[in-house]
Amino acid sequence: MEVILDKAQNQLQQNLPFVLYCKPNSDMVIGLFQQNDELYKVHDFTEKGFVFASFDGNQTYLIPENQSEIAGVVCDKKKGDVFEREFKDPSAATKNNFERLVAKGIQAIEKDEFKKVVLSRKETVDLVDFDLATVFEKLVRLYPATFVYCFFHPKVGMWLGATPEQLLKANVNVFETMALAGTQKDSGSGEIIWEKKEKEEQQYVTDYIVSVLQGVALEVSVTQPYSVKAGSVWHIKTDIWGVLNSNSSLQQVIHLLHPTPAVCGLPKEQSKAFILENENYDRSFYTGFLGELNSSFATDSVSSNLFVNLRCMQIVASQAYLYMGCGITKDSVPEKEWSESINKSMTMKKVL
Ligand SMILES: C=C(O[C@H]1C=CC=C(C(=O)O)[C@@H]1O)C(=O)O
Repeated sequence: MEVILDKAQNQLQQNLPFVLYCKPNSDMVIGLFQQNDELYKVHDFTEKGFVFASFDGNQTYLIPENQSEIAGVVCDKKKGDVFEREFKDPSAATKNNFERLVAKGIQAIEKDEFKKVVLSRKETVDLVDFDLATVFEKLVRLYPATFVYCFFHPKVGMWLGATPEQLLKANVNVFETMALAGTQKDSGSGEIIWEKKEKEEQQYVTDYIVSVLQGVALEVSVTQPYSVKAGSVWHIKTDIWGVLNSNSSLQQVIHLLHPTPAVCGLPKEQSKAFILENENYDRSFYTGFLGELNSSFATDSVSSNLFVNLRCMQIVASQAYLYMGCGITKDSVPEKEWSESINKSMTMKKVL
């Protein structure tokens, strides 16, 4: 992996865009190293390369395949010791603000403004000797079942993450996606039992995804929900796959899916409006999406493999901004949602 990490460091020193990533359960780290510092935009999702899109849909950038040097190396995902730093707890004011936001979300649900909303926060952490190569390697080793990435563009900044959530995998007209929601901390033992609240918040996601895909697909298949581990938390997951109509475009399908109720809410427009009005910060690329767009570099055929940007952080000077959100329903308890956000923040804190 050293060769590709050196290439990334080099690119960074020259202030040139790049992305490094490793797909879930793969041992291949792929890098796209753009040969100029232009900020390319995605216009209609027929472009080829690596896409990086914001939550609000206003920024959809591309590292184009035909402007980049592309490299892939096999990496060793073997676990070694990972030194963990201690972090001080967020302040009481931060906790109060988040709990107040959650309480406001619950009230809006009780008033029937929407059924579910995903509310999030941003936490700033001071960095100590941040080294991109070390952090990326830790991400790959600690979270082998997630999509691990580091994206850099001089006009966008640097983002890293290890997301468990796929937005869409599409190869010609065959697609795969998932409904992922509901969280509990890994206790290290015993059977994973889910409460009604978590089952319901995940079911909303499944129902939404299936219903929008039925409008553009010949067939849609769904598994039963099951538990999956992502870092030190568990989620409920349903696999969804099928065949798209021959006249449906990738742009149309992405537009229907993003943002799903796993990161926004239900109904989409009402919950999104609540988020934009009440969260009081800009999610930027958190809960956006990223990944291979019509790429042909990782497989023999042209395909897209997109993920939702969760469990991620933005590096700005000597600080990291960590982002985490929680699905709120009528049965949410603000203090529990706060703890859930703390648990989710550990995914990134463990590698810093
Ligand atoms: C919005 C996030 O997670 C989503 C994905 C899985 C479980 C979630 C939850 O339990 O709330 C969220 O829907 C996040 O990690 O910031």
